[in-house]
Amino acid sequence: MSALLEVDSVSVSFDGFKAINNLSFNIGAVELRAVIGPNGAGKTTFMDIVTGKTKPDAGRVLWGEDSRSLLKMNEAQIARAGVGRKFQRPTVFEDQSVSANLTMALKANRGPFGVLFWRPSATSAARVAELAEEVGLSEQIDRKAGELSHGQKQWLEIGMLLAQEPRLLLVDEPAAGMTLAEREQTTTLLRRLAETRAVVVVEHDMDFVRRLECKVTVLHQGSVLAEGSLDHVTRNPDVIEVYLGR
Ligand SMILES: Nc1ncnc2c1ncn2[C@@H]1O[C@H](COP(=O)(O)OP(=O)(O)OP(=O)(O)O)[C@@H](O)[C@H]1O
Repeated sequence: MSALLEVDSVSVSFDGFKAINNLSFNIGAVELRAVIGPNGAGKTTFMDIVTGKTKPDAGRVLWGEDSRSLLKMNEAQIARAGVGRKFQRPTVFEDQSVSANLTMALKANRGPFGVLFWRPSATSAARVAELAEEVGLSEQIDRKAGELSHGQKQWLEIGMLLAQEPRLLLVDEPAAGMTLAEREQTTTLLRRLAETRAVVVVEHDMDFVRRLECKVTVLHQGSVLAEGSLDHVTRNPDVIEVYLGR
């Protein structure tokens, strides 16, 4: 498996506290990965480092076939290189329709000059319809985003990220606040998206992680504590101790 993202010996401290401690792991180009770990394990900081929000004190973060350093790029350059991040709370334009939200996301993909001369076209309308279909919102395409359920808003935001054609999608706690039916649809969606790209899901909900049926990386104190199938890592005595306490 060739790595799309290689995190190598990365450390970062905040006021002397090592939030990420010699962290190393790889994500393949076509892969679904769950990252789990107790509160404060470093999951958010890991995503902040990959997206350029936080610069580590040591280590390397390499990207793509030519192993470019993400640490030399700013947040916008990293996003353009193909890293999309879905935050926990949806940030869609509530007063705009699903199709207008997706159209704006397509437009944002053009860069400053592209945006200046951009006009909606038949091609962009077709792409908007395709994106809505991809995230299961075809029937909601003319509804205002503010009228959607929490789960549907999350899917819309995923659709907006897909407009940017990311090669790696980082998804932070997608199951939070969703109904059971929405969670099931979300696992199906994430599994499908990971058939053609890398998707990394940070999640606390173990039932949700189980349904993803993917490799799991357990973080603890800023390092990888265990890695493998969910059954494999949950049998690991170190993982049991960290989760169930001493
Ligand atoms: N900007 C910061 N300044 C100081 N400390 C920070 C900062 N960001 C994170 N930390 C600390 O680093 C550690 C790792 O935090 P992080 O948010 O990455 O953990 P997490 O695994 O995402 O936790 P949670 O599951 O609670 O979201 C925590 O102890 C946190 O308090």
